[in-house]
Amino acid sequence: MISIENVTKKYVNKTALKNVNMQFEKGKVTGIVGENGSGKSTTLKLMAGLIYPTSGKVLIDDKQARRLSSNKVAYMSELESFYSYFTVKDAIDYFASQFTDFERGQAEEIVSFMNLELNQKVKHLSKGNRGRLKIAITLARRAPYILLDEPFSGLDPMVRNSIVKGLIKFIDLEKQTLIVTTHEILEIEPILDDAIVIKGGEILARESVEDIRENGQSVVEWMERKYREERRK
Ligand SMILES: Nc1ncnc2c1ncn2[C@@H]1O[C@H](COP(=O)(O)OP(=O)(O)OP(=O)(O)O)[C@@H](O)[C@H]1O
Repeated sequence: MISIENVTKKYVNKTALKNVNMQFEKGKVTGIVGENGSGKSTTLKLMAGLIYPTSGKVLIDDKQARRLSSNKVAYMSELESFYSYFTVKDAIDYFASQFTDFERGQAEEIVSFMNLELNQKVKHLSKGNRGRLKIAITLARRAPYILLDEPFSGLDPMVRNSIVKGLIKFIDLEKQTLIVTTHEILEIEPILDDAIVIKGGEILARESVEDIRENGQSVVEWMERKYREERRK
């Protein structure tokens, strides 16, 4: 389980998270949604151990999240991170050399599923295909926790669709937990168990998607309602 306990995160002149508590149970798919600047990426970076809380704790299976010690977390940032002179195969080789839980066979299978070719140069790939490659590389790790920051950012609906299918096909929810931040809620909704909505560094609500649907709402409508309720306060 990942446990965020009373976490406040301050950057130099900005408080990005304010005394936040969240738990992520094994085997679930959770979406973190909210407007720009609400604290979604900060939450994932804390879990990946890339940044540390100003106060409070982030625990991964009861141990403090740390960048170098955490082989439990596969994190995909929203930034472009491939060396442009790599081929797809070079990218796979590079990540295989960095992570002991990286499965080359799985990487090649996902790459082929995403219609990429091993000898293609990364700099010649379209933005959509670079997005697919980033996902393929992340999903090729057998880490228990997979964190995806904006996996659909700037990608067209067909690419988003193939990414969602890839998530379903290549994540083993018997052993893995998926946490995704996104503005493309419609696309991710079919695979979510839980949704968390945040605003201004605070959690407005967390609910199971089944309950949201039982109330006759989509996750987007639920999020918008939570924002409206907050504004009325
Ligand atoms: N390195 C940083 N230094 C200073 N402020 C930062 C830094 N990173 C994030 N922030 C600020 O912290 C707040 C939360 O940022 P964060 O990136 O977590 O939001 P987000 O919900 O992921 O936004 P978006 O949807 O736009 O990606 C924002 O106000 C942002 O400007």
